[in-house]
Amino acid sequence: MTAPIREDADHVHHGDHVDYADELAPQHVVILYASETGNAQDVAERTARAFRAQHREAVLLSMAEYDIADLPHEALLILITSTHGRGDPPPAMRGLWEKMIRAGLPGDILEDVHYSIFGLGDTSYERFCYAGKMLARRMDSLGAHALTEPGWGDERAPDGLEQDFLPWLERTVAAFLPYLPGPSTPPLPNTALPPPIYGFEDPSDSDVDLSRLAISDKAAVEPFAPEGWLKATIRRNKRVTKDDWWQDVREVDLELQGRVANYPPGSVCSLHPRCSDEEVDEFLEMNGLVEEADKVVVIKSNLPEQDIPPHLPSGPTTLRTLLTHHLDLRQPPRKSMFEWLRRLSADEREQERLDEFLDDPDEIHDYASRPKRTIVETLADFRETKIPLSHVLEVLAPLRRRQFSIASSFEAHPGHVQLLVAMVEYKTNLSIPRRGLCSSWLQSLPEDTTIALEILPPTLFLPKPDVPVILVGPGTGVAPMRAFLEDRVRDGAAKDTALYFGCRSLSSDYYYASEWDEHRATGARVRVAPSRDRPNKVYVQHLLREDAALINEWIVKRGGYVFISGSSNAMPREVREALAWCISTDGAGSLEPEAATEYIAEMFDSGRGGEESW
Ligand SMILES: Cc1cc2nc3c(=O)[nH]c(=O)nc-3n(C[C@H](O)[C@H](O)[C@H](O)COP(=O)(O)O)c2cc1C
Repeated sequence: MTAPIREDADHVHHGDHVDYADELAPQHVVILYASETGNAQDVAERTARAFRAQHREAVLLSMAEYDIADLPHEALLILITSTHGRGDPPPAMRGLWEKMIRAGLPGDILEDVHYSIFGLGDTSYERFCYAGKMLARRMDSLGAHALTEPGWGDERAPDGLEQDFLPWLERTVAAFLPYLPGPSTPPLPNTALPPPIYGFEDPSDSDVDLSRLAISDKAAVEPFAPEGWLKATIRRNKRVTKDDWWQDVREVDLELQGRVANYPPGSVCSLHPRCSDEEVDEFLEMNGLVEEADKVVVIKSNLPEQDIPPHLPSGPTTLRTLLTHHLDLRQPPRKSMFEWLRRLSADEREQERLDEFLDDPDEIHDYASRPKRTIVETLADFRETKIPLSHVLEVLAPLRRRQFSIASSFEAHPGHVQLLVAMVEYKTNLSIPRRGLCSSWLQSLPEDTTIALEILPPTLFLPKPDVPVILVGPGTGVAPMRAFLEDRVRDGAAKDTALYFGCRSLSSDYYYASEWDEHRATGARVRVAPSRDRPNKVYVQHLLREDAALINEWIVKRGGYVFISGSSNAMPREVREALAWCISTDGAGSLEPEAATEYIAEMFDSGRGGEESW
């Protein structure tokens, strides 16, 4: 049995009795991350760089790629995860987490594991860093040893995530270093360019299957499709908000190609957007990479312990393909990007300006995050600084897939996937109108184009037809609710289904307007709160309160379900408050207000309530 490493690492090298480092003999630290929008991945990469700068080996892996069978053997482990949903782990952590919480695991199964954890979250959410905290608790209950205090990064902190990340990184590196073999050479300063982790090989020198080279020709006629994805033809891509309305919201109808299996309501559609050709060309020119753009290459790892990350292709590719389909040129530069530019810059004036950014998170916020400045725009301000081919793959963040709730029931629209997509458009203080990467890509797609998509399983599940269901979906949150309602109507459960939909005005953003009357005719209760059409603003939660008797009967007496979906931070909380009011003695129920609040909370915890927010 391995003795736990103690916090005071001094004795490790000088102790007369137990040399824990010898007992552990780890070759490297393993860093596992779970990230949804890229922040945890960025933090994990910075952590790996900090160890590599100390000439230590670090293995960086997404939790989604990790084999749990290895976990008990990780002598030195770093865990980094964000929190999403209502305190849920990001999807990349779910597989690992489900296996970790299996009953019957011995309480000492992780006794050889020494770990440090950093959670990313936001204190404006009720369950701050909950996924990270649950993970830490489970590690402890399985016998793992925390080598240092955990770090909980809060986006709302004055210095954002940095505030807790930097001290956590410092203490983690200090706690882990004594156990990792490495040369006594001084660490690489943060301003020095580290040797590249990944390189490009001529495919004829590598052992990849050369017949796969044909991909570069195929790419011209076929859509880019990650492995295992379905193909679909766009049958409709139509703006449904009024032309003079501030937001472009689209109904997108995708016809699946080939034989496709039924998907349940509440399923989610993943799309893989692409960077525009203009932006890619600009990037290539600015960095003097035009000549390299179309050479066929294979990516290799220069570090034996580090695999190529899953967002990069394993077969032959080109730099242009990588910049178009795999790397994100639109993501506003994070601190790590400024660190890279500082390492790459040879110009004193630019170095000074970059140092200002690195010293003050507010400067980065004002310059990059708030105005959503793109990488190409940033490089235009640092003309002397170029990103060389050798480091492109490390400097640029992965291009993320985007997920949309499917708005259609497969039963009602066989072979089709319908989406309701709000285009992300910003008015920034740079006075340049700006669109999100996925939005500009979607807006550019004419009907009859073929694209790739993946259908992911739901997180909310309808009960049997005789159990009442209350659906609450203001704005584009109505998308999954339309799918649920369509399914319930087809199952003959219309009379026990109510939908509460909210929009700003019946004349501007009243989605699926022509359908609601048809559903009402089948017996479904469909109520709409157009918040700006009346002098007194009315929201979905007001309609719920008006229907207190029905809500009380359906929830308390008949054991009904409630699903909430929408894009606001406050809305789900206010809806839950309204539900609690309805079933309390203040509304139409018999529970004391406090007990009613507890009842609703318990309902959501036990799966009779569900929430999808973004
Ligand atoms: C839809 C959504 C739900 C979230 N829910 C929580 C939460 O319940 N608790 C929390 O601490 N942070 C929550 N967050 C904040 C994220 O954890 C935070 O933005 C983090 O930096 C994201 O890291 P990632 O990009 O690696 O996923 C939420 C963020 C979003 C977008």
